[in-house]
Amino acid sequence: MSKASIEASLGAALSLENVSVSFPIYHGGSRSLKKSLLFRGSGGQLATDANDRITVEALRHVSLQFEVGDRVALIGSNGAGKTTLLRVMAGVYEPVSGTARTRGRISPMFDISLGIDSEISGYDNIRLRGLILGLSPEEIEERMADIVEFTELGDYLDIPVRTYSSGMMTRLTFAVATCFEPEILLMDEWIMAGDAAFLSKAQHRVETFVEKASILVLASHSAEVLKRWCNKGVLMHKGEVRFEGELAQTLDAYAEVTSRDTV
Ligand SMILES: Nc1ncnc2c1ncn2[C@@H]1O[C@H](COP(=O)(O)OP(=O)(O)OP(=O)(O)O)[C@@H](O)[C@H]1O
Repeated sequence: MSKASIEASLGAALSLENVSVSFPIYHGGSRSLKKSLLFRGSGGQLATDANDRITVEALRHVSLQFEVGDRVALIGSNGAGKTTLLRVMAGVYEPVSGTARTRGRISPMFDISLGIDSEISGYDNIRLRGLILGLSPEEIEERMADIVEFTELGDYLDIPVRTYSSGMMTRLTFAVATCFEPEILLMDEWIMAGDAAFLSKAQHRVETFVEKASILVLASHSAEVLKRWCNKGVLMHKGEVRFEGELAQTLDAYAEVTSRDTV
């Protein structure tokens, strides 16, 4: 049995072990400024590294395991570490320490405009994005008609995307991102962007797309959105996993954390 077929028979999985991520934000300069930054810091998330740089500890010792059927809500206040966690899962960030392992085809549905080249045409961007997502040129051409039809961009697809309005850009990126079936789907609230007509059209496509994924991780601030899509939750707080469990319990834990923080 080939490695690929063994992996396919095992099903999708995602596991993080003791993952930490930090960003250097300040080097040299006044000691007193550093001191006051560290003192006021974002609830203990600021630290200094071995080179005396101030760093933001965006994730600290995060361990999580997801398997087929998990529909995970990533919950937490601004700066809690949700986006950083999604980026580690997608392989965009390497952990400073710890390990992140995934099995199965991943579709990152966040930071989506990062993969768009504004100087090339809509058609070429579709091809580029398809290749980044791991499709062969033949698979991309097979899906092209469907993508083109969904975008409703017509002749605009022949010209550079820097000429597109933001709504047109949303249509293009959305159509491309949902054109193949991922096993692990990583999303944020980006999916809610767009005009009303587009959203109602997008709704059906998102539903089918999400249902087909083996694992979903969705970061959102909206309890309504999370209740609709997810069956379990992870509460992030200041870079750490504060709670993990049933969605309703996770939302309760979040309400408790936010009420305590605002007192
Ligand atoms: N590139 C970066 N450079 C420096 N600090 C960063 C960077 N990216 C994230 N951070 C910091 O890491 C922490 C976690 O940020 P992250 O974007 O993961 O939070 P979040 O939970 O997604 O927040 P939000 O709900 O506001 O989007 C924050 O303190 C943030 O300022």
